[in-house]
Amino acid sequence: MTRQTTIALIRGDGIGVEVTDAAMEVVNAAVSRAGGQALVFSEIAAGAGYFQQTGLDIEQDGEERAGDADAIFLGAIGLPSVRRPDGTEIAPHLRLRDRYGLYAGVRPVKAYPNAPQRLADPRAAAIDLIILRESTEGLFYSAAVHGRGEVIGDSEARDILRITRTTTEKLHNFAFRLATRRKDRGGQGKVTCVDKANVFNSMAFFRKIFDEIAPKYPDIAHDYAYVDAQALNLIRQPWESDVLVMENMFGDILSDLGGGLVGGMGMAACAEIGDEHGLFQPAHGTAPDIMGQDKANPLAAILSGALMLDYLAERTGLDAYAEAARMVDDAVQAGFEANRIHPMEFGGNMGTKAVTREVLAQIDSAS
Ligand SMILES: NC(=O)c1ccc[n+]([C@@H]2O[C@H](COP(=O)([O-])OP(=O)(O)OC[C@H]3O[C@@H](n4cnc5c(N)ncnc54)[C@H](O)[C@@H]3O)[C@@H](O)[C@H]2O)c1
Ligand SMILES: CC(C)[C@H](C(=O)O)[C@@H](O)C(=O)O
Ligand SMILES: [Mg+2]
Repeated sequence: MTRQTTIALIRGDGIGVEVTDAAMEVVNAAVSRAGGQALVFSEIAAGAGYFQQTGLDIEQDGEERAGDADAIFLGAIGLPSVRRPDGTEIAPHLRLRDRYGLYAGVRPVKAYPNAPQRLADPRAAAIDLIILRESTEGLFYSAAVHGRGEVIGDSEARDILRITRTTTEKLHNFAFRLATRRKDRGGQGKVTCVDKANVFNSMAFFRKIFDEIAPKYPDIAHDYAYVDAQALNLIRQPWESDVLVMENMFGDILSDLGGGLVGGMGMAACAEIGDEHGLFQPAHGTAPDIMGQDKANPLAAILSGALMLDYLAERTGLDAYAEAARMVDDAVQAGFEANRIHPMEFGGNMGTKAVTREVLAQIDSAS
């Protein structure tokens, strides 16, 4: 009998629960249509609500079970329930990134037809770029959950920005391989190193390693931008960008800017890939302002589900998962092209369930 494909499912808090349910409904439908082996879900309780009930931010053995699965899918974790005694929020997914070496945070920013363009320039319709966010070190190395920062009395606090050669080499290689795959499908074939090498030793080191890796990929163009100038360029000419590779904190900030450019956080998908593990989640949070009202845009979670299916295809060698990934991506594209997707996030009248129904209908009508 073929081995089962297991997904560790962490629905989390707030709209995390709502969009995870939506995404898994779409993923299951696509896998079934593609004739693929049904995914087996192993639910793991985690989050601020769970912490409030139990004093744990993830269930006992939850991290181990997540690591045993073929992929992890996470909704969102955080407020509105509680803060930890040190004043920081619950973030067990930071430990998962750290523990499973999920260094490559892939955050696509893509404009869809009939979705709001935040920029007046018609070229904004061609926005199709990736924020590649290193996700285990940088300034997040000393995230409070890892206990690596320092608070000195009540007079000073310090965090560490750590860049290692091992992770950075892997990250830059990942960036150039990603740009190569995108070029094969009509992409620009360019990687931009986004840093602050004019000021920080750590960032000059990040760029030095980029310069060592780039010549291995002569078919891919490369250039550089300081992060402040890149923020400007994301507003001024985002259609010029292809793969933007950067340190953790910069990627956290610019990926929200990217989500905003193409409609809002409900469009911001994310894959976090390591050598042996992959975690998939929308880049948005628990959105306490709209939770529990069927108002969340589920597309970021649904598109993260497509990224997960692609990863599963590679991991298991089962073509049906690749086909299912294509179906989900095509359904979102077709739904927008037909002007049938109007999330409340964009001022439309479609809540989480209605958007999900439309994506399911597009999958149905395509197959
Ligand atoms: N991956 C995660 O688990 C994750 C990511 C980001 C933030 N968080 C946590 O989420 C909580 C809230 O954080 P925040 O308010 O800064 O960010 P947020 O992403 O939850 O919300 C920011 C804004 O975007 C809107 N928004 C977000 N997702 C949306 C969606 N799918 N559809 C429609 N609108 C959407 C919200 O309504 C809000 O106005 C915090 O506890 C934070 O730590 C968790
Ligand atoms: C919730 C938070 C810890 C997380 C991060 O900063 O990495 C989130 O903002 C994200 O972008 O995935
Ligand atoms: Mg973020």
